[in-house]
Amino acid sequence: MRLHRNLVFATIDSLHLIFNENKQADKVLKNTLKRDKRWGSRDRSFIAETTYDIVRWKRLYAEIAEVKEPFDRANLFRLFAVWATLNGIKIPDWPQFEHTPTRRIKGKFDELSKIRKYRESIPDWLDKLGEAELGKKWTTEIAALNQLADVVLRVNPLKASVKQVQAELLDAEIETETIPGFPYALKLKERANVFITDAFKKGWFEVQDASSQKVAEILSPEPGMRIIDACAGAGGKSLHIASLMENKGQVIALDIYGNKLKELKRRARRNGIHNIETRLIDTTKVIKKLKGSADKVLIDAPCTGLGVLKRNPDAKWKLQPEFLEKIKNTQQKLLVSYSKMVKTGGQLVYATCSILPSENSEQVATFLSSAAGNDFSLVQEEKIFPSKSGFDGFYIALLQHN
Ligand SMILES: C[S@@+](CC[C@H](N)C(=O)[O-])C[C@H]1O[C@@H](n2cnc3c(N)ncnc32)[C@H](O)[C@@H]1O
Repeated sequence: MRLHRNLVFATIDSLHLIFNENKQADKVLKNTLKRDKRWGSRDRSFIAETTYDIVRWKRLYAEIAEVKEPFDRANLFRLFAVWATLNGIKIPDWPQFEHTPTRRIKGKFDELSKIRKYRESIPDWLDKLGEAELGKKWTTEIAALNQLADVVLRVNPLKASVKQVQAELLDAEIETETIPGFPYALKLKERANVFITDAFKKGWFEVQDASSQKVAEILSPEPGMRIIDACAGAGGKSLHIASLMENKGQVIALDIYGNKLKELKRRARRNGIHNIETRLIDTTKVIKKLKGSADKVLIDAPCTGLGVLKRNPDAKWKLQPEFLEKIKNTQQKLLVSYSKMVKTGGQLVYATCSILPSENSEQVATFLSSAAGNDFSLVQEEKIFPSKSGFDGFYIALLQHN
């Protein structure tokens, strides 16, 4: 592979914004990729995939390159040189790459790969936390979380069948395959930008990881029910729930951010869904009004996102130990407060995209032993680990209101 100057420069610029200006990787790349209209899909993939790779392996590469944050431009080129060398790409004779010690890079890689926190490229605190919470399992899970994520679609049965979506995408030269056990899922055989396809614009599918598709399945919504999605965000799960309800009944989508709910409405229109009502939680009254009113409530709780590091590797660097403590507090509060919206005989699903027991089963156990959880009992608990599933890490608990 021959390296092109403007693509490498665009990658370096993106890394500067992510590492030194604390910008979110997906947002940075969205902007970078707008920079040159002449870039084709291969050029775009190069920038995006290389940037994500260097973000994923930041600690390991920085250790090999012997550079420390904040990275100046020369340091960023050194990180890039490590990436290129380890990927068998010839370093061009540009001034930025003068004196790249190719041989030493490979030697240091072998040496550092013996130590988990370098091999898996994670901060010390996170490595300690993972081991304290998951024991030996941590080694396999963090390795799985460093693999590139598959692109998985969820077919919208209100608009198309799985076969129809497969055929239409094939016409656009995008090959997909079904995933056993996931009735609406299609996995892309190769990465592609599905957002520009007609099938996407017609609302035939959404991009949603297979593990995430389990949440609505376990909630098992039925047409005619009243379901509250209490942390709906931009509606990944709300859309799934509404489609399973065949547009009959009511989904009330709540969140504390109005812009996310606005995006949810836009997505619902594209999906041909008209039974979702959004409500902004701007006072505690919003929740009080819904007391005892729902057949089912979903709490897709805010969390560390440690189960989705595959698709969000910069979380390794942005997460802080204090955030974990704060978010655990919020999770328990949400369980206590939002469970009140479930009617007697109804059900509650608590889900996170984390693999830490302290955000998952321990939260549910604390809730069940509290006064608020007294009337609830645990029916089903799914701990989805990326090493086993091959998809994102998730936790899903189904509770019955007796
Ligand atoms: C894991 S995300 C939800 C993802 C969304 N359900 C989906 O499937 O696309 C958690 C959401 O909880 C929201 N949130 C944070 N604090 C909240 C609170 N106190 N009440 C309700 N939602 C909250 C966040 O804004 C975020 O959208």
